[in-house]
Amino acid sequence: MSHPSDIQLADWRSHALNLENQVNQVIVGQSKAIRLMNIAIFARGHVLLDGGVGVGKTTLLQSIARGIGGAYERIEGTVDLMPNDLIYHTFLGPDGRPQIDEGPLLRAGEQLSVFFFNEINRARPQVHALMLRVMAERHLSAFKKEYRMPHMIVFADRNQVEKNETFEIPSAARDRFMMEIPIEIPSDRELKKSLVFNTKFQHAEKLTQQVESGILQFDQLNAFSDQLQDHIKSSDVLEEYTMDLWDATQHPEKFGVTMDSVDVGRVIQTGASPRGMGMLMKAARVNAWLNGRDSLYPEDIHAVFHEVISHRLVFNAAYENRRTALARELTTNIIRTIAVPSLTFSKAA
Ligand SMILES: Nc1ncnc2c1ncn2[C@@H]1O[C@H](COP(=O)(O)OP(=O)(O)OP(=O)(O)O)[C@@H](O)[C@H]1O
Repeated sequence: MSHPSDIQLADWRSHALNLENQVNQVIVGQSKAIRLMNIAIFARGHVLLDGGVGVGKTTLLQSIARGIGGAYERIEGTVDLMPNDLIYHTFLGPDGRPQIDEGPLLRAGEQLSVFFFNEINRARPQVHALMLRVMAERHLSAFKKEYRMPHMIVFADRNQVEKNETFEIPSAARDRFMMEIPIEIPSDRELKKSLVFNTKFQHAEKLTQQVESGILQFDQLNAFSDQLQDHIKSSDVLEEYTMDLWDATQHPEKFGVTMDSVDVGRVIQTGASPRGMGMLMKAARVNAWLNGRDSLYPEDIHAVFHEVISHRLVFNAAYENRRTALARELTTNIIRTIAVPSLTFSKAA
């Protein structure tokens, strides 16, 4: 694999920060989520969004899609959605005869850069199965041909509030997503006030158009991402530290991790998977690069640990209904308890 030049690294980084900056101008109070989404885009990972309705998810994703270039598609999860609804839809043509058009997953072809699956847990497991396969393979056979969507990143939202008629994504499927990112209503009162009283926030389409289109070249992200991953160095000390973090997701009690309201030794059924740890390091490397470094520091792992690890932990049944709060407490306490090694890399300019 060829190494990216310093100029390439710096150029891409300034584009990445420009994207982040522009999206932060139109979606307010979400800078942490926007940074994490940027990391996922450069690490080429799919994302679960954890948030309520009307918190700006669609506007955020459309703005990001505009910035990275390529096409944006969205589908709503409903109980009667069938796998084929993603692939094609039928309608009566002007001559009164049935016609078939490509569905949201196929119609943009290789231009597809962002696919938003709203309320994925309202869709049936058959639909999840198709989606997960396409997420992993990024191609699909239909209409006697092979459709490729090599640049697609899936953002899927789970409606966490209404549980009627929902089909929760099983843990094996959640593991395919690189991160779960919370999208919360901003807590700052002045920001909240502007969301209510500043009329620009009631016009999502106009907001989205304020983001310059094609800040990144979406069809070059895969190649750059591979080079970037190879470029960032780690060290023995950092690798040993990472192994401890991994073991602690399975046996937190062995590392002296405690939790306030529960016996930490009984909470976890399964810790992070090897795939999850691989994704953790991918995301951490992107964080190092965004911070102008070419070596991994513990802070790079800390920056993404909760969002990459929490959704893949499997809790014992008695704790599953409190998973959001418990996962937050556990990941925070793992990072707090395990001694952080000091590293002596020289920071890149
Ligand atoms: N943090 C925010 N920054 C800017 N606009 C926001 C923010 N939160 C909400 N809005 C505004 O609220 C409106 C609804 O946002 P949007 O449709 O993107 O939400 P959503 O989370 O996708 O909703 P749903 O889940 O119902 O699809 C838009 O006009 C959007 O501009």
